[in-house]
This record gives sequence, structure tokens and C-alpha cells, in this order.
Amino acid sequence: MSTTKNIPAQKAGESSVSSQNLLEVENLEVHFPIRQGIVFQRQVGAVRAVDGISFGVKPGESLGLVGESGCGKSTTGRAVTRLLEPTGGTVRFDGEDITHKKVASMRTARQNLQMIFQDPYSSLNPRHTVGTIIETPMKLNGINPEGGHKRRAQELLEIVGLNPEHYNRYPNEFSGGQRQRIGIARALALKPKLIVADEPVSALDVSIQAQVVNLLQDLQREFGLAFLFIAHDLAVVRHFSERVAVMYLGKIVEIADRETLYSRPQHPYTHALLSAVPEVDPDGASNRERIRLTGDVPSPINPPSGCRFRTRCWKAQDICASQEPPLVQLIGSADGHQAACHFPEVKQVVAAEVTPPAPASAE
Ligand SMILES: Nc1ncnc2c1ncn2[C@@H]1O[C@H](COP(=O)(O)OP(=O)(O)OP(=O)(O)O)[C@@H](O)[C@H]1O
Repeated sequence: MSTTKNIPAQKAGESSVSSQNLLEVENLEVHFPIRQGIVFQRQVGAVRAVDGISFGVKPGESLGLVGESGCGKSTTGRAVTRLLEPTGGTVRFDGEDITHKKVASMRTARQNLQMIFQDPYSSLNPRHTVGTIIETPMKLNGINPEGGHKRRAQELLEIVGLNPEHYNRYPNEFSGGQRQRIGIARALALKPKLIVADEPVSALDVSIQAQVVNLLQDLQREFGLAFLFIAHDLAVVRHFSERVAVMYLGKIVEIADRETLYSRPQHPYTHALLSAVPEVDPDGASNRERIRLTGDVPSPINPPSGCRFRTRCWKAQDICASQEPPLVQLIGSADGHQAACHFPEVKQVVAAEVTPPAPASAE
């Protein structure tokens, strides 16, 4: 029997969306049309990359968005920052509905909502100096800092742990970690309130990842920045984000504060993901049963009926194929802990201790 609380008026993710949020996303959809035909380019289907998700991010908070490759994390990040046009739903930032705003008419939101990209090699223009890269957003947005653009760019280089003397150098003169710092300096140039960080460390060497995560954490504390932190690595998200949302095939299947999610996950998919996180146990013993998911993630063009995870779920029953489980708070669960499952997990798992990355100096 399903243990979901009977909250009829509650929409998916509703309790995560409140008026105190800096970013509010409701029923967001991004469908990429599939066209056929040389002349008429008829639409014959759609990739339902993001298919009705809701969440909120409060000022100064970091919300982690995790899930396997292809589940729609990057598309969510791009739709939120308006690099992509949403197909449905709403995106509100700082009280303003920016869902379908033209870039030119959302200057304030653009300044306050910045993005850091995964690939520090392709996200910086190789023909521009570091100084130009950092100054350009300020100039485009008519920001004239005290002391001039150059001084501010050099200050920003220092803030992200780079040598201000490197102002005239080109991206190819920097390592991956240093380039990611340049991308972070560029994002900070407009003094944003929220940064969407799309896999900001996954392209970096493991030894460098901790340095960049620590830098982002310092910046979050110092400037009160909010983050939507997209990653497939649950250990990194646990270290960085106070709340975590788990995505599967275009849907959020579970959302909770990090302690709850990592110690008492309710969705079988979250369980499976967590079971793959290596434990650091003083005895060297593993308390966690490894769950191996079988089969591939189904196609987002034609997702399974009902619960999308049912084709890989060891608990699936008939109802899972006929009824989509709503994302709701379950009986006895912590406030704000929501899961979309007809047969949620109840047992507590021994949470993996993830050692915080050691403080490290810039490369
Ligand atoms: N422009 C596009 N046109 C068609 N399909 C797309 C487009 N961009 C993304 N997709 C598809 O949408 C789905 C979600 O992709 P997305 O990149 O958001 O996933 P992700 O969770 O960020 O994965 P990854 O970590 O591998 O980047 C995938 O099936 C992807 O192939």
C-alpha cells in the first residue's frame, strides 16, 4: 500500500516552492522537437528532457541537482538561466516571471542569475585575454566599477585565487582548474545573487576538484550567493549543497535536506545511487548494500507509463505502470522531504561519511 499522505491540493514539488524563494520553478518542461522531412520538417515527436519539475532555491542556499547522465540536469540549468526556451511551466527569479522574457528585457535578472559551465576549455573564448573575458559582462551591462574595469577584473582574479598579473594572458596559458576559476571570476563580475553551476568540477582532475569546490563554498559564504549545483557525483553534492533534488528521466523523484536524503532516502532510485557512493568507514567494513541497477535509462522520447523508474525498479508492481506517483511528503518523514514512489523505502541506511575536501591553495 502506498504511504503517501493524502494532500489533495498539493502539486508536485509545491512545498519546495514558496514566496521566500529567490528562484521558483514550477512544472517546468523542456521538450526538444524531433522533425522529419526535408521540406516541411514535420514534428514527429519530442525529447521530453525535462517533464514537469518544481523546486525553489532560497537566497544564499545551495540546492544540488543530481542524477545519471541524460536525466535532464543541464537542460534544467539552461532553461532556468534562459539559455533555452521552456516548453511549459514557469520560472520566477527574484519575484519576476522570466519564463518567456526576451534576453534584452531581463537585464536585471541576467545580472543576478549567472552560470558556470562544465567544460573550462570550451567555455572561454581562446582569442580573448582573461581581462577581456572578465570585463566584457560588466561593459555589456553598463557596470562601471569604482577604480575602473581593469582594477575590478584584477580584484576578481585575486578573489578566485589567481594572480592579478595574469590579466593579459590567454586561456590556453592556464590549466583546467585555473580556467574554471576564470569562469567563476566572470560569473562573479556582475555580483549575481544566484549561480547555476553545471557540473563545475567534473571535467577537472580529482586533485583539483576539491580546490574548486572549496572556492565556491568560500564565495557562497562570503557573498551570500545561492547556487543551483548540478552534478552526477553525490559525494560532491553532499559536501556542497544543503538540499538535494534527485532527477530521473526528466522528473524530480526525491527532494530533501542533505542529512535526510543521504541517511533516509525513500525513493529506490536514490537508494541505488547512494549505494554506489564509496563509504569511508574506519573499520574498512561496508554497511551499505550495493544495488546494481540493471538495464539502460529508457528513452526520454517515449518514457515508461506511470512511474518512469519502474522498468529498472525491483519493487515495481502493477500500480507503478498505471499511475504516476506524485512528488509528496510521506508519512513520518522530515519536513520538506518529498518522494515520488508508490512503495517508498522506510529503512534507514548508514550514511556514507564523505570526507570534506582538504583546504587547498590554488594551483
Ligand atoms: N538540443 C537538444 N536536442 C535534442 N535533445 C536534447 C538536446 N539537448 C539535450 N537533449 C536530450 O535531453 C536529455 C537530457 O539531456 P541533459 O543534457 O539535460 O542531461 P544531463 O542530465 O545534464 O546529462 P549529462 O550529465 O550527460 O549532461 C538527453 O536525452 C539529451 O540527449
